[in-house]
Amino acid sequence: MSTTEPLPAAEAAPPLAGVPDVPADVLAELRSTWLPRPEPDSAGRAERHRLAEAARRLIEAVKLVDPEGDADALGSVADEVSDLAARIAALPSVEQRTPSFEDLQLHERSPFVGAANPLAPPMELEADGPVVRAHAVFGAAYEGPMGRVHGGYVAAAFDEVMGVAQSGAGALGMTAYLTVRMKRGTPLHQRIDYEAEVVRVEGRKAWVEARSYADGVLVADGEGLFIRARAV
Ligand SMILES: CCCCCCCC(=O)SCCNC(=O)CCNC(=O)[C@H](O)C(C)(C)COP(=O)(O)OP(=O)(O)OC[C@H]1O[C@@H](n2cnc3c(N)ncnc32)[C@H](O)[C@@H]1OP(=O)(O)O
Repeated sequence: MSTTEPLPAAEAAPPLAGVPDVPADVLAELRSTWLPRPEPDSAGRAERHRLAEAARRLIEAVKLVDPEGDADALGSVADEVSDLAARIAALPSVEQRTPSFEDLQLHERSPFVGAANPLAPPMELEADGPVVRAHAVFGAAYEGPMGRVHGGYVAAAFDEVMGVAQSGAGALGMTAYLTVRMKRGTPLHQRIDYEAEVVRVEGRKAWVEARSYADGVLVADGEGLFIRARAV
């Protein structure tokens, strides 16, 4: 399914109380920490992204390797990976300098969309007006019940997508609560589509609703409250 095609409608259309008509340039500015993900701004950052991608494959391979296989081979790769981790840790760390603007962006560091974060599937984001769409494929490392994504990751993915969608309130806040109804298991190893948008705004509070789909079938939906900081 292309993310440019509308997903099936929610069962009940929510009232859009107080939701402002946020200009496209304001939405784009608010979302710019997440998307679009730019080309790396240096050779070092490009290599860091390549390292993160290799680490994702490493995590998947470690999760799946058979303990009943060759114990000596496992011990040997455990030593090598341990040495490699020590080599990487000995390289200069971003925490040893003042972070650049680019270092701070969520498209760089987020555990869901961050190109430099090996924990990120990574999720891909698209935004079209107030509606935010996303998709991700969760590998074996995210498994809870057999063949399905762990519920904590199901909810965390909603937080990320809703976090971007709260831009539809014209400002960004922090998640105050998040409720996710898991209607079916979220399958591993296949594309999961998300959509989210603001449905209500009152002062500093914005309520966001979101849904996720596997192969066009609703697997979870939820709502969250985002509260922006008091003006100082
Ligand atoms: C770059 C942007 C990144 C955005 C990422 C968004 C996704 C995220 O993952 S954010 C990280 C996870 N969330 C957090 O860490 C948030 C932790 N909590 C906090 O920081 C604060 O409690 C915060 C900001 C949510 C609210 O604090 P504060 O502004 O002081 O709230 P406060 O003034 O007490 O209350 C304001 C209103 O919200 C209500 N409220 C506050 N917290 C909650 C809550 N958890 N649930 C329901 N209502 C709440 C209050 O009752 C009050 O309502 P009313 O105005 O009607 O009386």
